[in-house]
Amino acid sequence: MTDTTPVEHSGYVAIVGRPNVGKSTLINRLVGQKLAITSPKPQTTRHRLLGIRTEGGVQAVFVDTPGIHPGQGRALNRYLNRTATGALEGVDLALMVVQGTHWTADDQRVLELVKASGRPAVAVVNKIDLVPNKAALFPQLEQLGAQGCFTEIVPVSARKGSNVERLMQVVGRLLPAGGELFPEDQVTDRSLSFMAAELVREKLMRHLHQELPYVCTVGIETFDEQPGRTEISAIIWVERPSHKGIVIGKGGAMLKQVGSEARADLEKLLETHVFLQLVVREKSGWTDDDVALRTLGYQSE
Ligand SMILES: Nc1nc2c(ncn2[C@@H]2O[C@H](COP(=O)(O)OP(=O)(O)OP(=O)(O)O)[C@@H](O)[C@H]2O)c(=O)[nH]1
Repeated sequence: MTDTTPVEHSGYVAIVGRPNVGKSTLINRLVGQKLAITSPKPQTTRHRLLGIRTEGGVQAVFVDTPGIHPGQGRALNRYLNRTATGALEGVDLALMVVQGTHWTADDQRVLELVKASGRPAVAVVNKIDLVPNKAALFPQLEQLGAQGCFTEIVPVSARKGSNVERLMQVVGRLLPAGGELFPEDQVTDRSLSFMAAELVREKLMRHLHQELPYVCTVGIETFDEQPGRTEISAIIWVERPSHKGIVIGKGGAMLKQVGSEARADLEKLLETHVFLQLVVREKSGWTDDDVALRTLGYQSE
């Protein structure tokens, strides 16, 4: 059903937090669609992505960001931190996501960035489904309250969807008066070809082990929309010749698995048949090379 209420409150909402707290799961839940890829491995998110929700007179433009983490070494890590911290600039509201009962040194760093930004902020205590005894959350809630920088503290489960609508009401109340920033039927700023590359990368993140997911990236070579089907060919870039064999797998099994799962998600997203071709190539040192990062789509934001 289309919501025709005119937009009276709107703005940008940065979702920040340390790696793996559930930022991408939360944005997907808030927008009601799978836009951002997720995995149990930290640092799944590499790119800034907008998720737009227009409903009940409110348009919230959520900005998903890579987790803020201490690794400053490689060019890819520097890129991730720049993208994450830059996301707080110019937004109307920050959602700082933390996890249930845990507080780490990385959470502390994010908190300091939120405070320094001077933006209005809400603390989102995620993964409450993992805490059967809700009283165990009290110390975390109290700690967050004592910081003095959060207008509200909202416990949620992004995975189960619990309390996410209440979070949405809080966001709506805190956004400034203003009209539409994007057409009301638009849900993201990213192209379908970007989403296709990300879905392939999500499957690699989920199936590869140890450091391998972090040294793979995906480029789309062709994205051809035909009546009744879309043909996509993608290149999986790896750092070393030895990685190629692992990504391809025994008798091509790994590549087949990644391809068939990505194709299933793409068919849902594009609502058409998808023909997906995956090729693995080596580009040595791409994670530590600023020029290679740019050619693979890691633009400074
Ligand atoms: N139990 C539970 N798990 C969750 C919840 N939200 C997210 N997760 C899981 O936590 C893991 C990380 O979630 P992501 O959404 O990828 O986390 P992220 O903060 O975007 O991670 P980065 O990309 O590392 O910054 C995934 O396995 C999610 O399924 C939740 O509410 N409850």
